Amino acid sequence: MQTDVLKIGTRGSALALAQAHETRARLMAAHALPQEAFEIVVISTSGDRIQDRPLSEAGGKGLFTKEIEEALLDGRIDIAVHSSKDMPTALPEGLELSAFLEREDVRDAFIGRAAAKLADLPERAVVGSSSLRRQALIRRLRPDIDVVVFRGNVQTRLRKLDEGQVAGTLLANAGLRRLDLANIITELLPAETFPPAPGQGAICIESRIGDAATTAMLAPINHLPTAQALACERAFLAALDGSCRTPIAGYARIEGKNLYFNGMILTPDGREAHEVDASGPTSEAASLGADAGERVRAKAGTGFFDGWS
Ligand SMILES: NCc1[nH]cc(CCC(=O)O)c1CC(=O)O
Repeated sequence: MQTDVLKIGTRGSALALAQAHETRARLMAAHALPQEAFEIVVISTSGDRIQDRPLSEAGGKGLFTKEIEEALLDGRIDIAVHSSKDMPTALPEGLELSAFLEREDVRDAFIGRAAAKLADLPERAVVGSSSLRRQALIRRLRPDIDVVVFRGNVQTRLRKLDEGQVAGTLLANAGLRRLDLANIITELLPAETFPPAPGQGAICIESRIGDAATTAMLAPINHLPTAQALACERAFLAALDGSCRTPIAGYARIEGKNLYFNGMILTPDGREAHEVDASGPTSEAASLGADAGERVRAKAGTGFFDGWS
């Protein structure tokens, strides 16, 4: 058992802090420890500092994790709490994802002003989103809609909505719930027609490989079905060499010992989309995901990724 204070590294955004607090609460409950047994260490990342352009242009997913992973490797922190969705598939040497908390709802939420539902927006309405997957899925469903890059925290986005800069925006239901903001949602988009990003809704915990005391601390808060779903979704992403420039959706549901996966890749304009299904035992989660990735890649053909991946 760990006797020292366990240092929990996190970004400083409201969502990141909520996730770090949730992780601490789970650890306190699992080990009957007081809050003082943990220290939350806030680390600023390049992803937090770059606000002027889409992150896919600035260098992609690793931007939210680099400085935190350096702190983990230096021993300044013992664990790092992340949104799984923001985690690259390849981690730095010496680090691993050692626990996943029970997944929140995976769906995207629409926050509409001109209409409550995405499908009911007027012709050529402007919707804000900086996610390539959401942009492509919106265009697939509503080719007339003008999707504009829309970054910033939830408060900034709501102000832009109130100012009428856009008719609506999309955010993950999970994040809004963690921020106690589910009340602003006007529509929850079904995962069948608006599939979530791999990892959406799941908090993951990264630690040093071989840090036995920390790994033992984390074991009781790991949620096995979430870990299995994530093994599948991350293998799917890895098989597609998923970068921030490729719109990729993927969601694995776990029912007992069985896993059901749906994946989709799209062109950024949403005109071309390829879907793939997989099912099998949870024990084969990673190979089911990797195989689905290979199959959808073959379906799309080699030309699909040219020019924008
Ligand atoms: N890229 C930012 C990010 N990373 C994880 C979430 C939401 C929480 C989650 O998916 O667990 C968000 C915000 C959003 O997409 O609305």
